[in-house]
Amino acid sequence: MNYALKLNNVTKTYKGSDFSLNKVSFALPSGSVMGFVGENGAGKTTTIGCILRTLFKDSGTIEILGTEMTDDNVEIRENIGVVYDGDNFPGYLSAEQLSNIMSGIFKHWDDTLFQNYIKSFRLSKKQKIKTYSKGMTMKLALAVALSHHPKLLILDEATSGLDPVMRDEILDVLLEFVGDEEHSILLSSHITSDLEKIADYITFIHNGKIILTETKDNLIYNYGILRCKEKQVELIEPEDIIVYRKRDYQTDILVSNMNIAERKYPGVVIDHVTIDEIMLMLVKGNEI
Ligand SMILES: Nc1ncnc2c1ncn2[C@@H]1O[C@H](COP(=O)(O)OP(=O)(O)OP(=O)(O)O)[C@@H](O)[C@H]1O
Repeated sequence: MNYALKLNNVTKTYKGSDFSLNKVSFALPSGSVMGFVGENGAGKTTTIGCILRTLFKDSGTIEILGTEMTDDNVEIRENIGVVYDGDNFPGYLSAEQLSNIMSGIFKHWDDTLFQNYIKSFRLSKKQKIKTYSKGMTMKLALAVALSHHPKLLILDEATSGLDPVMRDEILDVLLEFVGDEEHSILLSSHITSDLEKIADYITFIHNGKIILTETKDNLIYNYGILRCKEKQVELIEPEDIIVYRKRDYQTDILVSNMNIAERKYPGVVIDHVTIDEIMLMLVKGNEI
């Protein structure tokens, strides 16, 4: 299998902070979308910073499109489109002026494609970027990221703060982008409904550590939560329990195959599980 992105045992510490990335490993197969989720401060932006080399990792390896990136590896940078939450460009420029600047930066800058995105995103070419709304700024950032023909798109909280209609429009553009087998997306987001729509894989990070990386279909269709009454808890075999969480009158148990659990534990209520619930269970639950 070809990977657009492969992290192996990446560690990173900050001076004066207790936080560290703890041997972060995951791999994004080419042609797919990976959602990167974790609570505030879990280490998503730090991981993305290490991938993009805006931060220096302490150890581990990061391969992008099969190669480890170095500071002078311009070709790889050309192949990565990046969208951050927040101000991406100088506000005194217009989209038209920005395109001129970008054509000097990126070898494969495609002004026609950029103009097409500007048109379909209903952005004004002449208006100064500082007068754009948040949603407009985000669409502009996405247009720029896509217009130099990247193979890998990295979005850090890019859809946060956007209304559902605008998010849906952006998700459609992302789906179109990834329709080409050569294109891949890493998307960090707190909006798990967006990830449920477009992600092929979900990677969960907690306290700087990867706690689960799985296909979305497996999470949505096979993972489940057993709602156990007090006496039922004892029936569940430890190897079936990923994590458990005691509630007032029941214990929730996360399992990786609800069909098997259903047959094995008749009488126990089993629910399908959302990405949010899995995350809550992984973060707040206990291991055996
Ligand atoms: N320059 C820095 N110096 C010290 N600590 C830092 C620095 N940058 C980030 N941190 C710490 O690293 C931890 C992880 O932060 P990071 O921004 O990677 O998390 P995140 O998962 O992206 O969070 P959020 O969802 O809130 O954006 C936090 O505890 C943060 O305070």
